[in-house]
Amino acid sequence: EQRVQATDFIALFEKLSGKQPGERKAHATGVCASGRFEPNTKVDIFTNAPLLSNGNLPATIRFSLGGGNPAADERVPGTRGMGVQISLPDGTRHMFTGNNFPVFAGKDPDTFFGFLSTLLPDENGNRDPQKTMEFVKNNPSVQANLAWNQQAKTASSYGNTEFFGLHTFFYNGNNDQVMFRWHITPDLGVKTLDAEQANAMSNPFLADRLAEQLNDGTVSYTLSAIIGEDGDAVIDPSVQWPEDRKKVVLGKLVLEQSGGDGCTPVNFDPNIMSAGFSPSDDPVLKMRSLAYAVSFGKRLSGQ
Ligand code: HEM
Repeated sequence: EQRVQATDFIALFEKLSGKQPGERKAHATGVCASGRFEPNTKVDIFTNAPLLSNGNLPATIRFSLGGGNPAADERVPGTRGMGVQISLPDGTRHMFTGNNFPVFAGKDPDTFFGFLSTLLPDENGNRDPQKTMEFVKNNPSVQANLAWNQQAKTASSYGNTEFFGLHTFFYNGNNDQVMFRWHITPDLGVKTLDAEQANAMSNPFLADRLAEQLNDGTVSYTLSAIIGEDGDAVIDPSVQWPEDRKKVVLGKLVLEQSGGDGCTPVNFDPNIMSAGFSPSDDPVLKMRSLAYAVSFGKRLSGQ
């Protein structure tokens, strides 16, 4: 039984991070970039996908930190995100998004909302870690994400961070139905900072570091589809698939420029996809379109 609504999430984010007029209600700190998607033309599944059969395509990309604080501390480990919009010649768009953790904090919106609610301070401004621990004990589907968080190190650069799509999607071609999850890996390799190195950084540093890397050479990512098998979780982003699943390289995302406000009019809604692709019935994925729409409308109207 789903009870939590998209507007409840937005209200909760505004309580956790304070009202931030005109800002994204989550992933508020970030940097925009542009570049191109170079499809892998040798893929033998995803037959006839316009995403892969139109040559290089322009892409708008935004990298971000989790949370609704537009001045988040980039030295602190935690959620890093990537939103990608690829534009096809016929005017359709293809979005995919990822975070740097391999598994989501909750099997459904109610669980994720319940977990975040335990982080709210009381009327005296104090948080109650006991309440959070109790919730985690009673809700096993948040545990894998929390375990990841506890060992997470600070991202050294967006150009050295990998991103997981987390949800399950389908591709229906003429001859094939593929069940998959997005995975984006940095061609410069995954690099993190330990606590000492992170504390020695000035904050913010991620936008500058990305610009530096672009100046020095190529910043690119490999976009893959992890192919699911019978019995793999379809509607539950809190359950990871086994490590040995086949991975198919769909192409490369090459950055060309970073900075600027080209991402302001973009709503990185993960359910917007080009022909042939469709979302699963994952309730978290469904909730995202609704919550992003509310946030998008608010931030564009200065709320
Ligand atoms: C119920 C679960 C979730 C809720 C309620 C939620 C909510 C939001 C909201 C309100 C925004 C701001 C949208 C805007 O103003 O444009 C956002 C941004 C974002 N979210 Fe989520 N989110 C959820 C799950 C996820 C998951 C599972 C992922 C990763 C796969 C994710 C990755 C991102 C990223 C990368 C952005 C930044 C997009 C940008 O740069 O504009 N979110 N989220």
